[in-house]
Amino acid sequence: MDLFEYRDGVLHAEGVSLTEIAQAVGTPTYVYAQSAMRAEFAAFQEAFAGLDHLICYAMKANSNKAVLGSFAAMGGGADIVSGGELARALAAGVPAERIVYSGVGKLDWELEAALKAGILMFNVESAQELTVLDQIAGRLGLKAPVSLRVNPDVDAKTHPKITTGLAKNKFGLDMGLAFAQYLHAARLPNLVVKGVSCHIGSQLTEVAPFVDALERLADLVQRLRREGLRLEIIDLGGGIGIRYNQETPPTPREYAARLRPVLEGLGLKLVLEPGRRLVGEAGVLLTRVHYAKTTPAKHFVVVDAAMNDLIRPAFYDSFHAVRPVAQNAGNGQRLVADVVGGICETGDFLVRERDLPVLRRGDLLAIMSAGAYGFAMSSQYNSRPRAAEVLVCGQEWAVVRRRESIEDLSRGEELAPWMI
Ligand SMILES: Cc1ncc(COP(=O)(O)O)c(C=O)c1O
Ligand SMILES: N[C@@H](CCCC[NH3+])C(=O)O
Repeated sequence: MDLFEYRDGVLHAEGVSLTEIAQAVGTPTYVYAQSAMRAEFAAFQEAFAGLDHLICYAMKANSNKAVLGSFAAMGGGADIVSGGELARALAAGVPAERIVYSGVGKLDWELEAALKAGILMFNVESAQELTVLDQIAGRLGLKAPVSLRVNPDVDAKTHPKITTGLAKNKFGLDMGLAFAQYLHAARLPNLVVKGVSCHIGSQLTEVAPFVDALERLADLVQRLRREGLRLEIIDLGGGIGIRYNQETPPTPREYAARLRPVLEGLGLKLVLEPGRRLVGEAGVLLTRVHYAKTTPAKHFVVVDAAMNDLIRPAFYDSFHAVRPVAQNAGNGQRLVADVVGGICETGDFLVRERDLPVLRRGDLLAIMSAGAYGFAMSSQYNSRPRAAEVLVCGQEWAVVRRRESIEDLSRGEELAPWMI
């Protein structure tokens, strides 16, 4: 069954009509299908069954608490990258001992909060971070569980803006330097060396770069063991891609099958940090056509969503499929058009030069595969309130984040008399 399919001529998310949601909540609105997210999570668990493993959802992809809570209830943990994410993960019911903390720029207060919470592991990304973490842990009378995020220098063959495992990227510790840093970390009094980690990039559609990275990490683990270090965890990060257009990313089962032979020989607990894969295809951005506009050069469909709601096309030139909510939109007539928002930027587009039904004011569109890095990367640019978020489960649905109001736009701002 298609996740989003037409019933009686109307696009549905699971058992719920998108027209019904748009009428009740307005647009633009993100709609997430919970069963699809759960099914993806379960696919990872099944693929790695029999191996000691923990799926730490990379919550940067979609940090709605209802989404986080859904994975936590299935035994999932979280990969966090900030103190804000730590707070949200804990509030959504993710146990601290299932949280790993990545990122090149962890601030002192963030390290302190995560230490006090008792997270599973800090994926440390620089020599200086080791020193700072050791000092903070010492001051608090705590021991910090660490892995070093190494940069295995493999080509993830993905968009240049989302590759992270190349030597020239800012992420992780150089593979050649990591060995010495491990020996140094093992001597620091307030650190406990727990594991090794990496994350090579996002939206990968091949397994080979993951296998490459795993083999390099496995080699490092063996060398460290010979030095007497007792490692318990190997964290391979996230990065498995989804289908936006014609891509054929590996399934969790195919991914697991290729990694298993190396993992089984290592005897370590496996941590994975999938983000996009768990939520991306399960979400759409629901938007309404506001104007249809034709210039001498082009046709434009101006909708009520814009780059502040979904920045991926503007930022990465990324492709999102678009489907009319009414199956018979355009009554068979088609034309090639750009779907754009109302923001004052030429780069404000959702879809470019796409063959579409002829769309009219009031028509509803679903921008597909928008569950990951959609709302999470949204902003209030042009003073536009952020969209609502809705979670669907079977025939049920609920608003899991209300649309921002005009008042929300000015919250926290202060004007003193001398300013005006
Ligand atoms: C450290 C880390 N882990 C996990 C992820 C999740 O990546 P993805 O959404 O591609 O699975 C990212 C983002 O690329 C990341 O930086
Ligand atoms: N935000 C990106 C991917 C970056 C992943 C985070 N490290 C996207 O929309 O595809």
